[in-house]
Amino acid sequence: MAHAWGYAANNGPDKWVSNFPIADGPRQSPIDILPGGASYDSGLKPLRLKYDPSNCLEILNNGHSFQVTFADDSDSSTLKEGPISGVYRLKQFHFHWGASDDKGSEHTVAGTKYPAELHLVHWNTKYPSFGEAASKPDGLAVVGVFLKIGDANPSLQKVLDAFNDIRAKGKQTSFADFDPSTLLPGCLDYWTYDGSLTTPPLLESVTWIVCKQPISVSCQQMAKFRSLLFSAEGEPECCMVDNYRPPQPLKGRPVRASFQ
Ligand SMILES: COc1ccc(C[C@H]2SC(=S)NC2=O)c(OC)c1
Ligand SMILES: [Zn+2]
Repeated sequence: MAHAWGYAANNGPDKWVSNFPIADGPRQSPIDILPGGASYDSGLKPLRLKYDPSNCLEILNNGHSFQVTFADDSDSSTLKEGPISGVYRLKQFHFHWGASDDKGSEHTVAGTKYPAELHLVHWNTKYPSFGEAASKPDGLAVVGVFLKIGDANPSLQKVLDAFNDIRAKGKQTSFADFDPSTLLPGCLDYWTYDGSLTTPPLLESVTWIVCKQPISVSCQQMAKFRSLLFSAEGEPECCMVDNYRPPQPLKGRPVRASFQ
């Protein structure tokens, strides 16, 4: 049985193409964002995000990252406007991070890597479900937020405080009444481009919305991220770090900016 994909030398991003040929596709993510190469589009609307903390269900270590999952059976936690049309529902958020503060984000900005990156995953309600939407070119919209070393982030701390229950792969615990809008930067200027999931199955179904302004995270909080494990209970312990895909070829795609 082929070993599952991961981020190690033997199963990491450079190896994914053998089981997922779309890895070499025309609209892969992440990318290196060149601010000078982005074109300001005055037609881009501000992001309209409305999240209901009561939709927050649980936090899970899925062996690649940890994710906070939301109830998506109504339009109570949604993304509208911005570069998208229609209504997209929040499904989950998760992060990517490095083994040290000099790397960890998936998107980069003129080659600059951030220590971590937040992904808020939304699906287009013109489709019946997340699973259906994930295979459509306009099926998903992911808001990406960079984390930058600075003051401790009190909102992020609420998430990190749940880590003791989800240290190993497959562990999950209830996680209620969390408002993900408290993880957003004050300024919602963004870059947007057409891309993909950044892990297998690498589906080219994502409208990317990457915020220009990072949020803060302290060194101690970054150490907490790195205390999670890729491995399950009973397996040799493998620290969950460097769970990011590096930038992929732009292949002529336009990158638009919502700001001048
Ligand atoms: C439909 O199957 C999947 C598989 C994996 C992820 C998570 C990936 S995609 C992303 S962006 N960042 C990640 O780590 C999905 O998220 C939408 C959806
Ligand atoms: Zn992600």
